[in-house]
Amino acid sequence: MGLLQVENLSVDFQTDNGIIPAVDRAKISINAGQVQGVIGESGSGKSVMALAIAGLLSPAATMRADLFNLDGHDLTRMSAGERQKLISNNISIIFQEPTSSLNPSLTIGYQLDETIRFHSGGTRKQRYDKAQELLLQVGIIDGKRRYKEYPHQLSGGLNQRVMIAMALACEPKLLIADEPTTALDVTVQSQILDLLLKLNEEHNMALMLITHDFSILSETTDKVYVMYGGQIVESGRTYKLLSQPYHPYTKALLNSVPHYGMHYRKGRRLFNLKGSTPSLDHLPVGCYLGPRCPYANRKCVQTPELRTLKGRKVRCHFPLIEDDS
Ligand SMILES: Nc1ncnc2c1ncn2[C@@H]1O[C@H](COP(=O)(O)OP(=O)(O)OP(=O)(O)O)[C@@H](O)[C@H]1O
Repeated sequence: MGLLQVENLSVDFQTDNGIIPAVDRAKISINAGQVQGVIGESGSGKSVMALAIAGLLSPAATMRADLFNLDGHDLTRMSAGERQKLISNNISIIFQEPTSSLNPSLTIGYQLDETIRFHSGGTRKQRYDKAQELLLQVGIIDGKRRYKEYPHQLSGGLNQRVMIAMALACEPKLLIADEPTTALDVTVQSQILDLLLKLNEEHNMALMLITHDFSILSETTDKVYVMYGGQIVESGRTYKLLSQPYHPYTKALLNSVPHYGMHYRKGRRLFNLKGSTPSLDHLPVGCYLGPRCPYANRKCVQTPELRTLKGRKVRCHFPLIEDDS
């Protein structure tokens, strides 16, 4: 069932250097309980898109969307207050650095209690019980002790579990995890990913995972969006997209990943796209990848639209589709 449908979502920032189009006409659709991933280089607009969906953009941003449906409600027809209420009751977001999201001068319990009070209210005892239940759900077995502690007394992994507990307080239908494991050790990374997938299964909670890591996407997601220069340049089923990318940028990203284990080959040179990511205030004419793309030709100075090809969405004049005939 369609939980979130967003079409032509654009976010601009007004800066001293002019308007920065951080997200350009993004199209997202997530079903209940689905796990999706977003990948792309730094500055490609992943976090801004996530913040726009979660209703957390800074006042410097201007957002537009032709369609923004959440759980059967059309958000484009709501007042800002109604929209914010619906979003905060249905969508939660967690970030890369749990310690910078938590207030270092307040106990874990106080911060958890504030979140529970905001979403469901209740007496002090009810809120305390709910906090303990949430801590247990995220695998913190000594919740009574942790409740009284401060963020600096917990490891990075435990703080991320606390952030997930807070995110669960509203019983979200969608949890957006913006690089939730980047700041953690590899063993802790896999524990946090396992926890997110367990919660996804147990609560039928959809998950949008933003990451730089293809191995995380391949092991956890059903569908992937690839972003470049504020645009979604390719999206589709994870397995198919990773095994046969249609967009030259997706192919370049995949080829730049080091291989280990069975695929390891000594002396293999990693693929690099020539040039660097364009600055969003000086985007190239036409296809944004054009100046760096090994397949580009004259047509690429025209703006490519997002097209549907064999069940995939691709923004490219010359997608890498092998001829089946
Ligand atoms: N508050 C802001 N004011 C002006 N521009 C902004 C602001 N926030 C983001 N941007 C612009 O939006 C671009 C996209 O930022 P975003 O954080 O979404 O990138 P990202 O793909 O999530 O990168 P990373 O992987 O490093 O987190 C930035 O490069 C910047 O140009």
